[in-house]
Amino acid sequence: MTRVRKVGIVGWGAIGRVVGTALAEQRVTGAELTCLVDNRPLGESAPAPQVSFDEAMERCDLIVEAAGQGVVREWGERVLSSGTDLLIASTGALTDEELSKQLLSAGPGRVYFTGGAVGGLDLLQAVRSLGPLDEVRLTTTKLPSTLEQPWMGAELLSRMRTATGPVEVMSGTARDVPVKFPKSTNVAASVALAVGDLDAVRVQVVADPGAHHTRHVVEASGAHGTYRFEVAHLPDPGNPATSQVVPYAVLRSLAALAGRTGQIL
Ligand SMILES: NC(=O)C1=CN([C@@H]2O[C@H](COP(=O)(O)OP(=O)(O)OC[C@H]3O[C@@H](n4cnc5c(N)ncnc54)[C@H](O)[C@@H]3O)[C@@H](O)[C@H]2O)C=CC1
Ligand SMILES: O=C([O-])CC(=O)C(=O)O
Repeated sequence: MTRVRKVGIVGWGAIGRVVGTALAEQRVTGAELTCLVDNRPLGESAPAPQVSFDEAMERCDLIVEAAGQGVVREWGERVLSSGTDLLIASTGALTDEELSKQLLSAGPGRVYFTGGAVGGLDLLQAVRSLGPLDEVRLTTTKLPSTLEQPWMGAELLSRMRTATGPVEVMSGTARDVPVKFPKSTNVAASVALAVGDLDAVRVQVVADPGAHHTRHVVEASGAHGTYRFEVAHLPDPGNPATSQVVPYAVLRSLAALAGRTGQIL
């Protein structure tokens, strides 16, 4: 019989709550919710004890990061060194190549990334075996309020706030963009993880007051073919920076790690 994975969740927010509730209701075969970590008090209604990060590493064999890039930076290597596996939602942290190298070589715990809000990563990763892609482009379109950042100047903020149609707020590579929008462009880093090159992925971030759905369009081409994946997600009602589907992508990743059979990986 396979062992039951003891899962801890860091971040009891839009993603963590849905994931934690599903685990607590035993909707993921082979995985159980053991504890929660958050820097805010979670209160009585939380379905598992709130513990410190150190305690979570002792109690769990798999930690789900659903809190932010800073948590990956601060805790990632310690989690893996303690022998606990780590499933990362905030893939943008991996744009720091030093951190990325540390996590990929740390252990004995293993590091995993959820596909999150974007699709087609499996195929892009497979295509990579045929040779490098010539061009990879990601266009992310979101509601302006979800893209506002402390570093933005008055002129850009005003353009975003008064826009009546799409406004480009940044274009760059998957190395530059997730650092500038840490809570809302992890998808750029996820695409780069799939194609294996941060600088090869050109990213355009667009604010659109009409974006009732968050849209991610991935276009890639190379000697072996052309690829286009487009998704349009309803935002989470409590945190519109995050698409509603993301916790379900995390649950799918968890189910694979817990050993479910009979599905496409
Ligand atoms: N890969 C992907 O496609 C996506 C990744 N994300 C990532 O997931 C993260 C979480 O997303 P949501 O659940 O929507 O955010 P959220 O803001 O709804 O919840 C985050 C939770 O983490 C807690 N938290 C923050 N910093 C912490 C710390 N240092 N220690 C302990 N707890 C901490 C907060 O108190 C909050 O409860 C985002 O910041 C983003 O980096 C989000 C959406 C898509
Ligand atoms: O949820 C989404 O659509 C994308 C997102 O926030 C991210 O990439 O960080």
